Amino acid sequence: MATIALHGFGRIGRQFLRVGLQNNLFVPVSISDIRDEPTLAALFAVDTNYGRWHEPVSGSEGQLTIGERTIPYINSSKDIPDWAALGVDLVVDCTGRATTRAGAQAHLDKGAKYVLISAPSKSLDDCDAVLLKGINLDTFDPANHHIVSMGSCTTNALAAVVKVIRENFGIQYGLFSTVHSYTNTQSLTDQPMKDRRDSWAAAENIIPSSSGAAKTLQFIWSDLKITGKAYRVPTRTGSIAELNLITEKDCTVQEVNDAFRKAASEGPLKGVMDTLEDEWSSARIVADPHSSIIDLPLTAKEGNLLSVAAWYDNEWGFSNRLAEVAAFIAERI
Ligand SMILES: NC(=O)c1ccc[n+]([C@@H]2O[C@H](COP(=O)([O-])OP(=O)(O)OC[C@H]3O[C@@H](n4cnc5c(N)ncnc54)[C@H](O)[C@@H]3O)[C@@H](O)[C@H]2O)c1
Repeated sequence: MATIALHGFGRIGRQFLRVGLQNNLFVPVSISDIRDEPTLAALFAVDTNYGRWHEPVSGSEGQLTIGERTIPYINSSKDIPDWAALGVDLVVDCTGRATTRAGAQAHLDKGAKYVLISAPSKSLDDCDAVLLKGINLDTFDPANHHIVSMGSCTTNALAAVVKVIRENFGIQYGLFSTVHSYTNTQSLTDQPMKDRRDSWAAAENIIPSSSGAAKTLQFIWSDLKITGKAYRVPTRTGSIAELNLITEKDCTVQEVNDAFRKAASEGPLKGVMDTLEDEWSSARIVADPHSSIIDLPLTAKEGNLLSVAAWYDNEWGFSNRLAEVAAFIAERI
């Protein structure tokens, strides 16, 4: 298996590592961030959303120790690590800084062979491929796909829904809204921010926000006519996307829910999609590894308009897919 380096040890980077270690997918050859080792070790050891790691964790100069594993740590506040010297094949960038081609190319210039980005690239020109597990990961081409984007948590949640509805009933067009937990791009208390709506306290407001998910879905299905937005809400993780669609074929709520049940239990979406038969709140899906958890009782139909809703743990579900996709790429390069 090729070597993997983890660059950016924040919310997604730390959950990516938890999934990678606990599922025996990989041990990264290095971790890099701009903070100090003891603080990063402490944040990995005790996580507000996912609890305590089951092994001792410590950080000292140039290394993080997790159980029996000692992983080199590189402070990259001044420069990107020398991936060639470290023997790194695949860099998993969880900093949010590789969403432009220049940002991702910087890793290749330092000797990495491949980059996997934990976010949507700004445009199709900013990456070589957008690959999602259960959707199009099998189109990975090692000769041409050196910069791969995995889209966002919302992209992964919606893509599974779109695939099922497209394949079973066809989609003319649609709109989505996702109700999404706050993240580190927002403010703790009111302060001016680049995106004006992000200026208000995240834990006290419902904050409308743009979502790049529709654009990223169109990278995969160029004829897809869907647009949407996000409402950031005061929960620490856990989100739900509602997708309202005009389908090509007529369908009933029962037929739609049966299609979701089938997709979740067999075929490429098994392990990616799940279905809920009963009525729950977001607490049900925190720490759930699926990317798209269909709330079947919320499926509704009015005339030609179909409404479906998919839960996702925006941190944990996404980090599970990211770790699986990293392992998949590392096995093939
Ligand atoms: N949080 C979510 O729900 C979520 C879900 C899916 C995708 N994402 C995407 O993943 C990316 C990371 O999001 P996050 O929530 O983990 O953010 P975060 O702020 O928690 O983590 C980012 C990390 O990158 C580090 N960093 C910044 N500059 C760096 C540099 N030059 N070198 C190395 N490390 C550096 C920061 O210190 C921090 O630890 C973003 O692009 C985000 O859009 C986030």
